[in-house]
Amino acid sequence: MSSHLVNLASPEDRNTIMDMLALPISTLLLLSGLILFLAGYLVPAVLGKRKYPLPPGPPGEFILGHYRKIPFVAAFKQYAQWGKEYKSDVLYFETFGTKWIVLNSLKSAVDLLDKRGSNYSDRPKFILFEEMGWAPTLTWLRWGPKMQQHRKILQPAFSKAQVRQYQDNQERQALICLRSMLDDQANYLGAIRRFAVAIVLNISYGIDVESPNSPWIKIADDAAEAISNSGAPASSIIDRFPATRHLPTWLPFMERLRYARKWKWAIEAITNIPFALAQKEMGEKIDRKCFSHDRLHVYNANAEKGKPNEFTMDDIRGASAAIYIAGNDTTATTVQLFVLYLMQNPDAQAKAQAELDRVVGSDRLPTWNDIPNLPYLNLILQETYRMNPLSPLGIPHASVSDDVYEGMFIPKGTIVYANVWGMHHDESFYSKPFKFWPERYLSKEQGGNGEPYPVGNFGFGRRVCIGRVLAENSLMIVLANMVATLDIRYPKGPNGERTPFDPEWSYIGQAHPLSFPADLIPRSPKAEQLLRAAVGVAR
Ligand code: HEM
Repeated sequence: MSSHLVNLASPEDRNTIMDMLALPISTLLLLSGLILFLAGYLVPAVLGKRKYPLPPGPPGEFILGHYRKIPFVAAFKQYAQWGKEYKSDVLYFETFGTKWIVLNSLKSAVDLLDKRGSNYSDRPKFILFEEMGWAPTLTWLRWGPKMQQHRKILQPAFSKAQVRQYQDNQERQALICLRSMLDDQANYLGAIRRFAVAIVLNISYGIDVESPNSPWIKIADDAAEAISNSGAPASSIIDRFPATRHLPTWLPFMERLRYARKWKWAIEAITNIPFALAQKEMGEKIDRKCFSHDRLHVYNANAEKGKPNEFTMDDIRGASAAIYIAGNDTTATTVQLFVLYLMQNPDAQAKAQAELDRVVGSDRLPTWNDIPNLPYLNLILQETYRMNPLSPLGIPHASVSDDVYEGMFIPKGTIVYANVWGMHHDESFYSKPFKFWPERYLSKEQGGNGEPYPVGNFGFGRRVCIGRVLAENSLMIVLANMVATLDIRYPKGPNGERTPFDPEWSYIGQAHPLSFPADLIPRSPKAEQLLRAAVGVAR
């Protein structure tokens, strides 16, 4: 899913929050904050309703609670640090009556989000996203019949058995991607983005991406930009303190609301334009095998028979968009991470190439049948997931009722962040957690350290990512072909030397590297020839 990171107050928000209190409107805000604080915190404590203490956490400030305490960038690192300081898997925070906990261990995430899933599968109300004009989209839907209906309708299309139908296109798009990387090295990221968009756009709307300059890629890029820079879901001041959404946007601390309204067009474009085309095609009796056409057929058939359509036009629009949006940026960023880690770790790259040579040889390219026989490549995938979970704090869940966990009280309506980054860098599970070491998952006898595969990068419990199997297939087929055909090296400097570097990273929305150059060299003339012949005339 695009942009699922949690950083709370932006610097502008934080710096201006005290100004806010000085404004005339501040009296109202102050009073509301006080009331929420009293209602949510003091009253239950004083009345003795709270038999168990809240989870520990750093002290908050009067009224503002933890609002200014959470770093805007890379909050997950601070949360992991607090976990150690307060010696607790579960941390508690509160601002303006909005409560949230952070789960720093896999055990607590599994215990709450998986095992007690019936209580922890809600989402917070994403007010900033509402302002951005989202249609009903599974990712943001609250727990309840509507969300269950969306999952019930979307999930079957992405089961292990069903995703096989997309494999031909995934393989074709992988080859197109790699050939484009060779043809236009400077824009290798464009080739990756096209790969990811082409797969989900076809599944959702039956549309083919004809060229690297396709407007469908631009639409996806604009939406990804809008989402990733809007900050973490449910973390803006209007999410924390909903009354502020009605304040004028010129107020200094309303910059995220201003941003949301400014970028609304990008969310509306990705939700509306392909869906309008699908509707038009249906009207013209152009039939495509894809999710949106399938749903429109069901809708029209019901309408003709006079049967009610519980899954409305708006629902179809939102569910179709969920596939397009949630599936493109996530997959593209993971492929970008492959390029980075293979470039930075030539030993791992050489081992993967040796595996490919052994299993596939040099007379053909890898196919789906080879994937199960490439265990080292799977270790590279796992290590990529672990090193940089795209959503370091997941997409927040929320609790439905009061609960007690290991003697700690978790109130109803608490927002729950799983600190996946913290879990994946926990030294008690992963030795040298910042080192890219795919062998760590092998047993000691095999030269590894018997460490567990990372868990949680696709989420937890009843809200776990529905596109996981599809995404893993896309990733493995492109990775296998990349390793088989290309050498990935640091670019040459002016004197022909290749100097190692680490790119800049963004931790505002998704955790991802900013664009960086790479030298992509065909492994052999034969490998290049095989790749070009396989792609044929496809552009
Ligand atoms: C590497 C690729 C991907 C990653 C890392 C990823 C990650 C995630 C994460 C962390 C969540 C939140 C789960 C939770 O709340 O516990 C999620 C939800 C979701 N993902 Fe993915 N995802 C990926 C690819 C895809 C693809 C290809 C699709 C296309 C079908 C997709 C569709 C969704 C949807 C619809 C949800 C919302 C589920 C719900 O709220 O019930 N994702 N994903």
